[in-house]
Amino acid sequence: MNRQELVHLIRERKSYLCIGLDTDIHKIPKHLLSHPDPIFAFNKAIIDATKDLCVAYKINTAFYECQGIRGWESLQRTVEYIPKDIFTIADAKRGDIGNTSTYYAKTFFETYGFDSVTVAPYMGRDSVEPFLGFSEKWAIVLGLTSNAGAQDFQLQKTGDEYLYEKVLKTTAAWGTPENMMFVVGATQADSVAAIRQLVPDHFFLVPGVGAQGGSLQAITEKGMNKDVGLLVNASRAVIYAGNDENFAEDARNAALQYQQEMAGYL
Ligand SMILES: O=C(O)c1cc(=O)[nH]c(=O)n1[C@@H]1O[C@H](COP(=O)(O)O)[C@@H](O)[C@H]1O
Repeated sequence: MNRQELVHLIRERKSYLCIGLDTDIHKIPKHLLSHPDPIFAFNKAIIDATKDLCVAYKINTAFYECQGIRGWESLQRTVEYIPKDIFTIADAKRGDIGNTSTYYAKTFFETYGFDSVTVAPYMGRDSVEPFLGFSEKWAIVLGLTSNAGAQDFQLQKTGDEYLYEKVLKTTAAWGTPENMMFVVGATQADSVAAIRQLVPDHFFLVPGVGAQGGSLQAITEKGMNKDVGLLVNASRAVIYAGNDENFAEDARNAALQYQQEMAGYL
């Protein structure tokens, strides 16, 4: 999906909600466990219940990879089930020497057909560039993450600037706002205005609202640009809003609350 289509979708749906399919076999309702593919059965119900409220689904591959071959099958069924007009994110946080990154990119963009993949930029330019050479596909580069460990490296100063600022500025020059986004944690709202100044045009993938306590209002006020420029992710707060036979309806209600708040900001 290209940027124009994404922006159009956000405006049309009055939503910049990304739902995280962090589907944990230990957390899904028990009645699904007799299904031949419980993880897909859960995701299918969540997608059916929320697909008109969100503009993106983020599949965190860890929850699938840990199940071995069956997990990859659940992932494939899920990504194929997501309607084609919705943006898809493989949250795999990849990045390696160039030829290896090329195969990571092929895995997620070609084999599984995702629109985007999250990328860890620590290994530098040749580890990120292979993700940028695919038409209408995106690298979502870790900028300032939502977790406490962001303090350990990202929020350390190198000279006059924080390491994450150097990473953002340097990485932005390798791609364009048409093929690169940045991860900016919702728990980092104090830094978002400064990040928006550094990279005014790029989309931000913003995880950390809901279970991690980030504020949708704060991130929106500080991070929105003329094309909205935000995909705000909620995983646990939506998909585990309920835990019984009505789980999909509960997920819809949780997603609807986010969507309605977003509509008010658009
Ligand atoms: O890249 C990510 O998506 C990500 C980056 C980050 O800084 N923090 C973060 O929580 N995430 C992911 O976003 C999701 C957050 O899940 P919830 O806290 O349940 O909404 C998980 O899949 C995390 O792996």
